[in-house]
Amino acid sequence: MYGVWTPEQVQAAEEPVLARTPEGALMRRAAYGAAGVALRMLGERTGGVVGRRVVVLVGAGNNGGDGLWAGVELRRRGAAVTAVLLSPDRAHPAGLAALRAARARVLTEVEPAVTAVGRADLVLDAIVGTSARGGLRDPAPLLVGAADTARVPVLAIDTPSGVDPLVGTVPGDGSAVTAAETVTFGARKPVHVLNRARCGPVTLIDIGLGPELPEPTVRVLDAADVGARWPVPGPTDDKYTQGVVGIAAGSATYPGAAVLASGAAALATSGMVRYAGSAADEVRAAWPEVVATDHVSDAGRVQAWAVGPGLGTDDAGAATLRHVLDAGVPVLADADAITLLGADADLRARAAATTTLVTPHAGEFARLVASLDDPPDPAVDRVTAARRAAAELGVTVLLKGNATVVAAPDGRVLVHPAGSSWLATAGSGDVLSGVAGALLAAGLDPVDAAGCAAFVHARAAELGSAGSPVPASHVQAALSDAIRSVREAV
Ligand SMILES: NC(=O)C1=CN([C@@H]2O[C@H](COP(=O)(O)OP(=O)(O)OC[C@H]3O[C@@H](n4cnc5c(N)ncnc54)[C@H](OP(=O)(O)O)[C@@H]3O)[C@@H](O)[C@H]2O)[C@@H](O)CC1
Ligand SMILES: [K+]
Repeated sequence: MYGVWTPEQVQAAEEPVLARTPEGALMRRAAYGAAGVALRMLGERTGGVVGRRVVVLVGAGNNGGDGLWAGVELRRRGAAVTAVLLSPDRAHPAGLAALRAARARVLTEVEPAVTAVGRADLVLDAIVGTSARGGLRDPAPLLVGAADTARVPVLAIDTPSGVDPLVGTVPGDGSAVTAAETVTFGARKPVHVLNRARCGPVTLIDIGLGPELPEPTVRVLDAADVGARWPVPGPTDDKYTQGVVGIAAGSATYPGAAVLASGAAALATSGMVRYAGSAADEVRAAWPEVVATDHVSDAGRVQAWAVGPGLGTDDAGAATLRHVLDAGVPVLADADAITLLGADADLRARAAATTTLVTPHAGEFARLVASLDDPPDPAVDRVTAARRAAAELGVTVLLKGNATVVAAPDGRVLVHPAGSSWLATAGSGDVLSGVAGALLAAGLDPVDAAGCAAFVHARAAELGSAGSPVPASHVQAALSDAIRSVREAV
């Protein structure tokens, strides 16, 4: 597990460290770390360093300073370094003097700079870092565009410029760095987990901030964390002690959701799965181990319900949802159950009164929060939106998307950054529901259930896809391999 800190928290942690270290030492640590990543990238991509062309895009703040000092280090190692000053009067004075002394080329005109970027082996993006406000300013978009066009790899220093460090979105006209890799200092920032596509792999350089950082409010689970939390039967366990999950999903017309969710639950844990709904025959045929009945009222005892996929939003669907919310066990609500919650204050009150985990995609999230004052918008700030929905509705929220955000009513947040785009496929959410429901039944806290389910679901998509589209039934089929892989990581 690792933490993520906001730019504000990182800046606050830097202050005491700056106060007790010699002037410029922190920046030199950061720059030395950045140069190390640049040297590795040059080696991997061009087979060497000496004579390789590196262009540093240098902004007006300390991020630019990092870039200039990294340039000094690369110059020392024999690279041909060109610094492009985007605000020539405000470039970090000591860094610029050192780079000039190292006989690097310094450009301030746009035209030669664009040419240099197009010919580079590597571009260092030191345009702006944690103090970024708004979109990229001229002439940065031209230079960033030149790197994209020429397919020159970019190493983002601290954060990819043009992407908001706090919320991970691209403001303004949409121009921003798409980095091949990012090197960051002291602590990971939200952009690194919220916008993996813009950051690429992130290397964290220790600059000694550790003791000064507060408890992180946003955390990321790794494979070992998920493996350690995954329920494993002990010698005294039987099918009941492992947790019985009830699946209230699907319909006779659309039995697929029921089959996907029930099968995923059966694969996720060794607990028992009950199914209740009008697709009982289809579920039995596909998953003989599932005990299927027609109605939730005669399903028998369960330790958690997963309700919603293919449920329908009519009175019967609402009655089913009311029944499971009143059952006194944790409830996972997805799909139609979320639409019903969004439309009905009484159902929302029942959801708040029990342990409820909701798993909306963007559209369902909008319906879920429509009744709130000033409804939060994930397109503006995913973490805040999920956190507010959780706090104001009294439920744990798993907001699906390229970065999955899990927020609890008590303010805890998990982010799963590796959202595979292949997961945006029909039925994929039904698989996630089954897994998360089974984990709730096994006794996991809703945040852990959501975080572990999201991780294994994404890994199953990777394993089932290998670079091609992956239908939900293949995601379901890859669950066992995904669970095995996280267990092996422990
Ligand atoms: N503190 C430390 O000791 C350490 C800090 N470290 C490094 O410092 C970085 C933070 O440095 P920072 O605070 O100086 O700000 P930074 O991100 O460089 O940008 C501010 C400048 O950019 C400008 N600007 C703003 N928005 C813009 C935009 N959209 N597009 C273009 N320009 C924009 C803004 O202009 P202004 O608004 O003032 O006109 C201002 O001049 C941090 O990310 C890390 O790399 C490490 O070395 C470790 C030690
Ligand atoms: K940057």
